[in-house]
Amino acid sequence: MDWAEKYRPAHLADLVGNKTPVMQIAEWAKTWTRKSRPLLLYGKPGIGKTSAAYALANDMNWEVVELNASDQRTAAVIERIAGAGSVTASLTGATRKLIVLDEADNLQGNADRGGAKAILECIRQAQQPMILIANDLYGISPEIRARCEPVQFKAVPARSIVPRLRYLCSAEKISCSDAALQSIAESAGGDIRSAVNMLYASALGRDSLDDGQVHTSQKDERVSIFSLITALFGKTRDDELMRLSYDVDDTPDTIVQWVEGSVPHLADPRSVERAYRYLSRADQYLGYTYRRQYHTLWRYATAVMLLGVADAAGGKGIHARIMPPERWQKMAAAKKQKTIRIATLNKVSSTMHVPQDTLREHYLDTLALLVGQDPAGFARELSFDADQLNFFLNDRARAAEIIRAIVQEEKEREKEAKKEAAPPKKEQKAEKPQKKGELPLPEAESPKAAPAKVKEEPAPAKTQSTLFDGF
Ligand SMILES: Nc1ncnc2c1ncn2[C@@H]1O[C@H](COP(=O)(O)OP(=O)(O)OP(=O)(O)O)[C@@H](O)[C@H]1O
Repeated sequence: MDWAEKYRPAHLADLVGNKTPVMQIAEWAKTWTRKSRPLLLYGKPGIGKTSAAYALANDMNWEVVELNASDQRTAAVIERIAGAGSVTASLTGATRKLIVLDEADNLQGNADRGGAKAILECIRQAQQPMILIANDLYGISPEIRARCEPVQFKAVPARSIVPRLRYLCSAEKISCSDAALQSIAESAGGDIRSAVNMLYASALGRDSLDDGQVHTSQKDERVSIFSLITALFGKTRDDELMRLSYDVDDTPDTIVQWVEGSVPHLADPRSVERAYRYLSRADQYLGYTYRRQYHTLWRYATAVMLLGVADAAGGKGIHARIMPPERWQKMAAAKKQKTIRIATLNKVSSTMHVPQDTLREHYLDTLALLVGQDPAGFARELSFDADQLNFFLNDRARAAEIIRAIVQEEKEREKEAKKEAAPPKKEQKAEKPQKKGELPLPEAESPKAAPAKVKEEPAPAKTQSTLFDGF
C-alpha cells in the first residue's frame, strides 16, 4: 500500500493543519439533527477533505456510504444508492450512516444534469448526515450550494507538513535529514498527499535520505498546456519547445486545437496566415496517424505545428488570455441541447405511448402549440424542468418563470400537507371559549362538519385525469 493511503489520518485529531474547519466538522456532527444542512468541504486537492470525512465517521462510530460522482454518473445510480443509504437504518449496528459524496463538483457537466438533480433530491430526503466534497466551490450548482454549509480547507503550510513527514519516517524506520524534509514540504505547495508521495518515492528501497536524494518531481514538473502555449509564442528554443510538448499531458490532436485557438491572437495577418498553413499541414499528419495507425507521424505533426507556428509568431509573446478552443464550447453547448432534447422527447413519448421518431417527425409542431397554450399544465404533468419547457417555448425567461412558480406551489403544498399530518392540538380545540349566550352547535351543524353533507357532488378526480387523456 502506498504511504498516502497507509497513513490516512484515522481520527480528526490526527489531521495536520486546518484546525478551524476540523472543529467546525466535529461540532456539526455532535449537534446533527435531521434538520441540519449537509456539509460541503471544499479546497485544493490533497489537503485532507476526504480524510476528514472518514476520520469523523470513525470518531463518531458512523458507517460510511461513499458515492463518487465521477464514477457513478447517472442519476439512477446515485438515487438508488443515496436513496437507500440516506433513509434506511444501518445493518452493522453503527448509530448512523455518513453519506460522503466525493468530487461533487464533477457532477455539473452537461451529461450530469440528472446527477445534480439526484443530489438535490438526496439532500432533501436524506435522513442521515451527508458530506459533499469538492475542489471548486463554484463548480457546484448554486441550488446545491445553497442547501449546504460550506467548510473551506486551506493549503497546509510547509512548516506543518514537515512534522508529519518526520512522523512517517520514524514509523517506517528511515532516517531523513531536516533539509530533505523541508525541501519536500516546500515543493508540495500545501498539498500533503503530494508531499507524502514525494517522500515515498524518494525513500523507496533506502533506510536513510538526505537532501540530494529527494525527488520533488511529482506533479510540479508536469507541463500544463498553458505553459506550452506561452512558450510557443515566446522566445523558446526549438528543442525546448519539443521537450515541453512531450511533458504536457495532452496528445497532439488536443494540442493542435489549443494552438489553433490561440493563432487569432497574432497581431499581424501575414503571421496568422502562415501559422494556419503550418497547422493545416500538422492536421494532415494527424489524419495519416489515425488512418494508418502509424503513431511515429505524431512526432512530425507536433514538430510542424509547434516549430512552424512559433516561427510565424516570431517570439513576440501572447498578450491575451489563453482559452480552451472555442470549438469545445460550441460542442459542449450542442451536447447540452441534445441531452435536453432527448430527455424531453423521452418523457413525452413514454407518456403518450408514441415512439420518439414518430413524435419528432409528425407531432412535434402540434405539441409545441399545445404546450404554448398551457405550459404550466404540461410542465406539471411531465415534470419538466426549465430547459425542457424551453425546448417547446423557445423563451428561456418565461420557461424559468413558470417552473419557479410550480416549484413554489409544490413547496406550499408540502407545507400544507405537513401541517395537516401534524397531530391536532386537541386541548386547544376542546377548550375553545364559547361566546357568552351562544349555544353549542350539534356536531353535524358546526361549520366544520358542513362539507360532509354535500356528498352528492363527487370531488373532481384531479389525480386521475391528465393532459394526455385525449391521446
Ligand atoms: N491534513 C492532513 N493530515 C494528514 N495527512 C493528510 C492530510 N491531508 C492529506 N493527507 C494525506 O494525503 C492523503 C490524501 O488526502 P485526502 O484524500 O484527504 O485529500 P483531499 O483533500 O480529499 O484530496 P482530493 O480533493 O484530491 O480528494 C491522505 O491519505 C493522507 O495520507
